[in-house]
Amino acid sequence: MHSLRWIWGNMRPYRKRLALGLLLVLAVAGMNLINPYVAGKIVDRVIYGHQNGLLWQLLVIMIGSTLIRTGVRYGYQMLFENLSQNVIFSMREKLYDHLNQLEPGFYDRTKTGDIMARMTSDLEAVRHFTAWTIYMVVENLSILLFALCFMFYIHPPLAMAMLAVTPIIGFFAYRLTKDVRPTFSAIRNQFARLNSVVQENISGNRVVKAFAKEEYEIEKFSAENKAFKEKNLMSSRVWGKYLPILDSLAGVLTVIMTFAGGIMVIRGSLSIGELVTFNSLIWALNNPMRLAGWLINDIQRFIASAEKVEELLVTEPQIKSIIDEREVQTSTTILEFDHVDFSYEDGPVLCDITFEAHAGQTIGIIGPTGAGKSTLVNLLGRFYEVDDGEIRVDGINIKDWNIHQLREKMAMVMQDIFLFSDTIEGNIAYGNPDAPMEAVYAAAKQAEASRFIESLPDGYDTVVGERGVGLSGGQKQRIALARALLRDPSLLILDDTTSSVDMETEFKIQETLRSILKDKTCFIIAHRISSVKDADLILVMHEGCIIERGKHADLMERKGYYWHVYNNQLGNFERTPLGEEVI
Ligand SMILES: Nc1ncnc2c1ncn2[C@@H]1O[C@H](COP(=O)(O)OP(=O)(O)OP(=O)(O)O)[C@@H](O)[C@H]1O
Repeated sequence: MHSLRWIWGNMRPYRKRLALGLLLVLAVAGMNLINPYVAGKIVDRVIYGHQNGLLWQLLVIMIGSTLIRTGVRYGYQMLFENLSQNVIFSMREKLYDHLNQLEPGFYDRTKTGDIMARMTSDLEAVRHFTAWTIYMVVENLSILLFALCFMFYIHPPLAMAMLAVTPIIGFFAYRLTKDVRPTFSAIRNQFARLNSVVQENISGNRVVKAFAKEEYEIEKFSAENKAFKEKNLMSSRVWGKYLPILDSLAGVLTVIMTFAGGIMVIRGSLSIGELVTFNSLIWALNNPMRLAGWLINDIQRFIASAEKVEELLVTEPQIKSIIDEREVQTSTTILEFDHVDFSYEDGPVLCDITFEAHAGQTIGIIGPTGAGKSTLVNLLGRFYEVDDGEIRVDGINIKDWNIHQLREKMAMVMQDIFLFSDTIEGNIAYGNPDAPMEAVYAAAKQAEASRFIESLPDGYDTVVGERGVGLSGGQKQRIALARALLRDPSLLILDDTTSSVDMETEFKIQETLRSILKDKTCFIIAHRISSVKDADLILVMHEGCIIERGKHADLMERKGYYWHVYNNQLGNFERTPLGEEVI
């Protein structure tokens, strides 16, 4: 019922069309009675009553009603098809919009395959329900009811006899509904798992090949595929048990009618013409009964999918933005971390992080892997919410910023570079699509990317594959850096951005950054001391805490962790005070 209410709500803008469609369905259901009625009249009036002149009129009525019925039926089928496409179109838009509102934490928890299943097969099941199941249910129920009423009107005792099997049909239809629902949920969930395996295999195909794990992946897919087949078979075993019962019970109606109707004709309480009318109406009773099983399957499949689509739509974004935009006074940014604690679902990651970054400053963050460096900068973009403490941008808690406005102030080059399957120009201009070509060239130059881009046969028009396939790690990093620089942000965050770039190119990039970031705030996360040593403030992180802070010279003087790492990177390998050999 809940799913029906939900789809009803989604059809609100199209209710007039729906009402018209249902009206036409009812009209056609009613018109289905004309031919059986006319057939009875032909037998009684023309054959037995010898009113031969009536034959042509009755035949014209039969042909006319058949033509009109077929035309109207085609009309409402098109109407429901159109309605379903509109409903699904806006639902898909809503879903996609909603997916864009959800925070990274949601994507950490949810498998891509599951999201894709909701966006494709679940939506298709909902579409099928609105395009076909709704009118088929109404059509068959109304044909059944109209036929029954007509039968009662013609001959109540025979009509009563025809109803004898309906309680049994009702019982089996109820059992089918109850038993088949969990099987459709299981199929749907297994399909999502199958989707995830395929998606991971495609995304990670290089790893699969590099480790020669094709056999393992095939077996993994095979296991999920087998489970999918079994769940489908389990479902078909359930409905396969009930459909023949419903079909046979529908067949029993013919036997009842022939037997009881025959006796009534012999006794003279029923005319042959009325028996012919009953006989012509029999399909109006047994067809809906035969279809009941299939329609119940469709409805259960719809419910299983609708629950998943709705679940996604009602998933509340954990990170909410205030609506009001503030007047941004400056193009520079001042940043404060004030006793910030943060944990992922698995446990605490950052503890008591406090520091300030002023406009024009560069903050270097260094520390062993897993120390919490990326997490710290992710908090800046409010991808996750802090547990305790405050992060302030220009003196205002980031929770009190309009999130889009906050993010517009910054540009981030993430550690895990993502490029879209688009041209290099499209990728660089992603954050600033209206930028003139000259600005794109300038950003590429600043990121030391222009030379290699120009050497490609199609230059800036080169289409890069999904995630940047076809480019080296360092080339991808430089395109991502150009994309960030084109935004001309007041806060630039570079998370391990030059790790795959050779030292000479990195040096040139640093030179350029120094000149263009004069009044901007910049965060550089790196493992190489060379990337951070000129920073105004270097934060050394370990296990979620800042263990050392200061400029390069201060940290060298302290002879702590930073000093050890510096020496290690010069080739004087020693154990650091924390036990790691090299960062
Ligand atoms: N999305 C996430 N969900 C749960 N835990 C996470 C998530 N991202 C990171 N972590 C955990 O948080 C800790 C800090 O990770 P983070 O990526 O911030 O470290 P890092 O210092 O940037 O490491 P690296 O130098 O290797 O990039 C790690 O223990 C990691 O396993």
